[in-house]
Amino acid sequence: MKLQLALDDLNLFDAINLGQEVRDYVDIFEIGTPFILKEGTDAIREFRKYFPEKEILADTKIVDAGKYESQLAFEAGADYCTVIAITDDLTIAACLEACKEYEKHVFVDTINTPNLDTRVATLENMNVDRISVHVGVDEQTLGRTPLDELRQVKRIANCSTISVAGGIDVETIDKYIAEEPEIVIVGSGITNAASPVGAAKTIFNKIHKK
Ligand SMILES: O=C([C@H](O)CO)[C@H](O)[C@H](O)COP(=O)(O)O
Repeated sequence: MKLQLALDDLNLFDAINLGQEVRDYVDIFEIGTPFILKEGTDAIREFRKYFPEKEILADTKIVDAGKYESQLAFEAGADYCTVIAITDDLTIAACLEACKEYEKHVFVDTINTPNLDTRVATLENMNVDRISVHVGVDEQTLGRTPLDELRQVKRIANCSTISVAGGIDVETIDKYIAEEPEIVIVGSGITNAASPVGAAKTIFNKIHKK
C-alpha cells in the first residue's frame, strides 16, 4: 500500500517546501487539479526536478482530448495522469493510447459515476487497469465518504490497481487501510492539519505498518 499526497490549494513555492518536509513520508506526489490550474504543467516539471526519486501523479481529470492532454502531463514528467470515468469511452481509449506510447499510466476517477458496477466492468473490458475511487470536496460537505464505493469497487474489479480519495485523515485512515486499496490518497487531511509533517508521518507509518 502507498500514500499519495494530494497537493491542491497551494502555490508552487509552498508546495515544494511542504514536499521537502514530508518527502520521507510520501510515496506519490499528486499535483492536484487546482494546483495545475494555478501553476500550469510547470508544477509537474518542478516536482520532477526537486523529487526525482518520487512517483508523480498529475490530477488532470481529463474529460476530452484524451491523448493530447495525457501527453501534456507525461511530457512534463508525470508517471500518472487521471481521466474521469463518466466521460466518453473514446476519451479514455485515447488516454490509454498515450500511456502505451509514453509507457506511463492513467487512473480513471469514479467521481459522480452512476452504476459503478457496469461502468467498472466496461472500463476493465477496455483494458483500464487503474481505478481511483473518489468522493470530491464539494460532495464531502454533505458528509459523503468514499468508503462504501471503495468496498463496492474492490468487490467488482477483477484486475485493477485501486486508489481511494475523499476527505481521508489521521482519524479515518484505519478504516481505509482495512479495505486494502493499493493507494490511499490524502489531501487536506495532511495539508490542513495542525502539523502536516506529523499527519503525513502518522498516516505513512500506518500504511507501511511501522
Ligand atoms: O481530487 C481532489 C479534489 O477533486 C480537488 O481537486 C483531491 O485531491 C482529493 O479529493 C484528495 O483531497 P482530500 O479530499 O482533501 O483528501
